[in-house]
Amino acid sequence: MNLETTQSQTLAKLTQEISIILVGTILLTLSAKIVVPFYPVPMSTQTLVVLGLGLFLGPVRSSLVVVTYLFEGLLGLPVFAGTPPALAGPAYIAGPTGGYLVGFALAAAAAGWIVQALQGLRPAFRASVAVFLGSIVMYCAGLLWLGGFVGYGEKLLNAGLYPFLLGDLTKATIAVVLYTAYHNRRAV
Ligand SMILES: O=C(O)CCCC[C@@H]1SC[C@@H]2NC(=O)N[C@@H]21
Repeated sequence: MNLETTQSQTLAKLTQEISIILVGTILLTLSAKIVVPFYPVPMSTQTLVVLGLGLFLGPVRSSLVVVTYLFEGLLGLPVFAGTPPALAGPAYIAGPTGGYLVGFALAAAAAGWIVQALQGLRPAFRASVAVFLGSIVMYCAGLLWLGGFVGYGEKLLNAGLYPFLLGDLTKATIAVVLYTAYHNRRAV
């Protein structure tokens, strides 16, 4: 293999990786726009995409997608659930939902790592454990930060956890079903 072939293969691989990351951020942005504007924490479909990214892309690529997404928001692009009406930028990320946003990166990484670490077990089982633990990681980050705004205790759970449990369970189940269907199809 000559130098030119190696260089063009590296370039093709890099282009593919960048495309995957950009498509991931577009999906995440779209999922932020399917939103019910609760205050201070909106209901959205972001967790479906975050967990799906973790399952399908693994820990490194999925967390890179989320970090790129956060960077887009930091630059002022309206990629978040509350933008508009709020303005994206550092102040938005430092706001009430900032913990969930950072938690998205941790959840994607955790779900991706767990689903890979359980390789060899049934896809449905691996994915279920991964989305469950990934969601816990995301909620820990989200609630810890949100508590700084609404206070800790019952008020925090009413604002940041209880209204979302059923919806997030449904979204996590969809991510598991998609992952399982994909793997079962590949196994045929
Ligand atoms: O401002 C953002 O873009 C992030 C919104 C975070 C919403 C959280 S994620 C977990 C929980 N489930 C939801 O549907 N909404 C909250």
